[in-house]
Amino acid sequence: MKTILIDGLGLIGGSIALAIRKKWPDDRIVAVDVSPAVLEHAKRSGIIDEGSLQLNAVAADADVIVLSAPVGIIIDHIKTLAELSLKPEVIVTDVGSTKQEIVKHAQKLTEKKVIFIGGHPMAGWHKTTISAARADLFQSAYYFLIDDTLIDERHKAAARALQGLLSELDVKWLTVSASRHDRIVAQISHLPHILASGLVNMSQNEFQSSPLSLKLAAGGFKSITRIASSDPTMWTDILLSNRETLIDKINRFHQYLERVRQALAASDRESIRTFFEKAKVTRDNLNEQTGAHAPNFYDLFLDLPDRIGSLARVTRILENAKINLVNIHILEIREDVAGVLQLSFSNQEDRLLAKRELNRHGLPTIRGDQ
Ligand SMILES: NC(=O)C1=CN([C@@H]2O[C@H](COP(=O)(O)OP(=O)(O)OC[C@H]3O[C@@H](n4cnc5c(N)ncnc54)[C@H](O)[C@@H]3O)[C@@H](O)[C@H]2O)C=CC1
Ligand SMILES: O=C(O)C(=O)Cc1ccc(O)cc1
Repeated sequence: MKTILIDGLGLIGGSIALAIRKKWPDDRIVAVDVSPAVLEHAKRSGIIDEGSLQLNAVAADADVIVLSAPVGIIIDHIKTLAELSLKPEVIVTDVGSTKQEIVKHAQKLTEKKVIFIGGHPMAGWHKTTISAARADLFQSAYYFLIDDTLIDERHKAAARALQGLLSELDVKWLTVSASRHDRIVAQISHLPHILASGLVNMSQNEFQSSPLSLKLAAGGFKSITRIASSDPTMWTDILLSNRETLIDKINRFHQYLERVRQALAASDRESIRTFFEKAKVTRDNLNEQTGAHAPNFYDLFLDLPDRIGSLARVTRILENAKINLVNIHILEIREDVAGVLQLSFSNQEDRLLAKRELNRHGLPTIRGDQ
């Protein structure tokens, strides 16, 4: 029996705890969190065996330590662990959304012969806290392991052990360097969060002065700003931990905006059209370009009539055809009007099969439906 310590029992830590519990029921799961309510709830519902408000009270017993608090706390707790006496073969890992700064601080653990493996499950959700945790949160998603921390055979063996421990997550493992990781996520995750929140903040005045505009906020606005509902503490930590890369990305985004501004000032129809055309081609091709790398892109959209049983009908058709639905999301629901249902599949084959079945049952798929 191993003791697994989850430090930060929120969406990610809680989902990892649930997955370990499911696959390895004999392992002992201990959690550290600042919230006594979270620990009590998790203990009562059997997700963990024991909770503690203090990392240093429970770290010495752990065989595996998963650091899953916000990035700033992960760094503080790496420093704490470096001062403690831990089991000689303990594996310390983290799930933080940035990697260079964390890996730099983890050097202190390596100097003390403590194994540290940097990690980042590249999926999640804008809703945080353990109440949103699920054992299958990361199903078919990518999980980065950080090359810089796989420094020798002992560390590589530890990484394999970690992959075994987390096998229930059903992720695809990817090894990248910390710097490459931070560049990638700056572009595809961190910058989009800044833009979404900027757009919402900019719209706030309009919403206040004209409440009608709030009611009219269209599907496009809602889709692009969904992630502005993410946790502010978590995202403050992420931005500060990926500062330089993000400053560069913001400067580059300025250039894109400036080009559109200039084209508008000159009424340059061709440039504006090219701007949208380029984006459309790239976005439409995301499925094909990314292939299995982006399971979330195997989506279908269909109108969902505002009638009792509409949703059940869709899921029944898919169930009867034995098509595995990864995610379901209602994008717009307005009284008496059709909502838009987003159905996500894990591969193109399932997506096309679902499209055929739904169409056959008189449910036409729409938008983004190449
Ligand atoms: N939310 C997401 O979609 C993803 C988040 N991540 C990373 O995972 C980490 C956790 O994120 P979430 O689970 O989403 O956040 P969360 O807010 O759901 O969970 C964080 C947990 O850490 C606890 N915590 C805060 N300060 C603490 C401290 N000093 N000691 C112990 N526990 C403390 C909080 O009470 C909370 O339960 C972050 O580093 C984030 O960057 C990685 C992938 C996806
Ligand atoms: O809400 C969403 O879609 C996200 O952006 C989830 C997410 C948040 C942080 C990460 O480091 C990885 C994924």
